[in-house]
Amino acid sequence: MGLTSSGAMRQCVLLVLWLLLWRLSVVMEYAPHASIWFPPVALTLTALLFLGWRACITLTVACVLSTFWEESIYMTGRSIQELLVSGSLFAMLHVGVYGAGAVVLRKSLAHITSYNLYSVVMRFLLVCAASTLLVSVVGTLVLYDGLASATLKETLIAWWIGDMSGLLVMAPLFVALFQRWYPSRNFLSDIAFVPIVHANDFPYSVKLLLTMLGLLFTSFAAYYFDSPEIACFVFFLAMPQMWIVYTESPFHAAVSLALFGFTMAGLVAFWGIDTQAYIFQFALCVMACSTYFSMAVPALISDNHKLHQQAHYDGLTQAHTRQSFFNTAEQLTKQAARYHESLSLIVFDIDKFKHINDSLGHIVGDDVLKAVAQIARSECRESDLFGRFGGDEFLILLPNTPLESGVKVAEQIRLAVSQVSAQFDGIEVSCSFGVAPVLIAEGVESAFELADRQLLMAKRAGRNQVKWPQF
Ligand SMILES: Nc1nc2c(ncn2[C@@H]2O[C@H](COP(=O)(O)OP(=O)(O)OP(=O)(O)O)[C@@H](O)[C@H]2O)c(=O)[nH]1
Repeated sequence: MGLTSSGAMRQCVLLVLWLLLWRLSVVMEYAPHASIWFPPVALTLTALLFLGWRACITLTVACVLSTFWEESIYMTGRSIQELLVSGSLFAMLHVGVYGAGAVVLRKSLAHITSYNLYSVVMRFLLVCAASTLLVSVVGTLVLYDGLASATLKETLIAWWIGDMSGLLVMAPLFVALFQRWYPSRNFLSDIAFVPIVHANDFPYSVKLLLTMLGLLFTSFAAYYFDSPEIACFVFFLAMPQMWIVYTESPFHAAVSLALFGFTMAGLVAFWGIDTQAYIFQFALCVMACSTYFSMAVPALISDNHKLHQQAHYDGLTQAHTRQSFFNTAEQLTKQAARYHESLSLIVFDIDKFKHINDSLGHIVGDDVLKAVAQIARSECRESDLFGRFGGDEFLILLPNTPLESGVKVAEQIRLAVSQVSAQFDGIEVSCSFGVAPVLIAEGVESAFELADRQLLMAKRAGRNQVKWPQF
C-alpha cells in the first residue's frame, strides 16, 4: 500500500513538473506554437528511461492537458474534440519517439565508465539530434497545417532547436535526480567521481556567479546595442562552464548547465531580444556538448588518482606498498648521500599472528594489523617512511637517524604495541624488531637483508624484542 501510494505520488509530481516546465517554455516561443527552449522533453526522456511504460500514461495526460492549456493561452477556437485529437497525436508522437530514444539509451547508460564515456556521449547526442528532428518534422506537418502552413520553416526549426536544447541541457540533471529516487537503476554510477582540485581553487558558488554575471552582462549588451555580434560573446561563457566541469562533480556541472539554460531563456525573454535568441540557443547546445565530452578528463584524472593510491598504498593499513617503499627509500638514500646523513631501517613483524587469525578470525586479525600500523606510525616522524612488506611484516626507513636512535625508536614502538592488547580484550599482541643502518654504498636492499636477519634472531631469542648488529 505504502509503495503504491508513493508510486502514485511520484506520477503526480511527474505530471505537475512536466506541465510547469511546459508553461515555462512558452517564455521562449519563437514561432507560432514552437518554443526554442523546451525543457519538458528532458523530463519525458528521463521518466521513460527510469519508469519505462509506467510513465507513458502520465506523460500522455500531460501532453493532452498542455494542448488544452495552450488553447486557453492562444484562443484559436478549436473544439474540445479537436483539442483531444490534437493532444492525443502530440502525445503519441512525443511519448513514442522519446520512448524509442530511451530504449536505445537505456543499455549504454547502465554501463557507462570514464573509459567509454565518449562513446556514450556520442550515442546520447545522436539520439538527441535524431529524435528531436523526427518529432519536429512529423509534429509540424501533422499538427500545424502541414505543408500549407505559412510558418512551416520557422515552426519546424524552432521546434527542433527547442527540443534539442531542452534535452541536451536538462536530461543529465534529471537523470541524476531520478537516480536518487530510483537508486536500483544504477545509471551513471561509474562516473560518480570526486574531482581532484587544488586547495586554493575557488568555491563552486563563485564559479556559478561568474557564469551568471557573464550571461547577464552579455544579454544586456546584446539588447542595449541590438547587436548579434555582441550576442556571439555568449560563446565565451563556455570558459567558466569548462572550469566547473574540470574542477567540480558531474552533478555540479549538470546543475550549472541547467541553470545557464533557464537563466538564458529568462533573460532573452526579459530583454525581448528574440532576434538573437538563436545565437544564445546555439551557444547553449555547444556548451552542453563540450560539457559532456570534457567530463571524460576529470573522470580519468580521478581514476588515475585512485589507481595511483592503490599502487602506492596498502588498502588495509595505508602503509606504502613494498614496491613504493623501496622506490621512495632509494630516493631518500640518494638524498642522504648528498648531505652526508645517516639512515636506519627497522623491520618488524607481529608475533604469532597466525595464532591470532586462527583463534579470533581474519577480521579481528585485520583490525590488529591496522592498530599495530597506526601505533607504529604514531611513534614515527612525518619524514619517516612507513611501509608494509607483506603479511604482518612492516618496514620503517628513518632519514637522518643513526643506528642507536633507530634502535630507540624500535624500542618505543615495541612498548607502545602492548597498548594494542587492551583494545582487543586482552589478546597478547607483541612485535619483534630487527634494526640495521643503511650503508650508502650498499643501498636499502642489503640493509633490509641485514635487518631481516636481526628480526629472525629476535624471533629465535623468544620474540617481543629488538635486535641490531654489533659492529
Ligand atoms: N588477517 C590477516 N592475516 C594476514 C594478512 N596477510 C597475511 N596474514 C596472515 O598472517 C600470518 C603470518 O604468520 P607468520 O608471520 O608466518 O607467522 P606468525 O604466526 O606471525 O609467527 P611468528 O612470525 O614466528 O611470530 C599468516 O597466517 C597469514 O595468513 C592480512 O592482510 N590479514
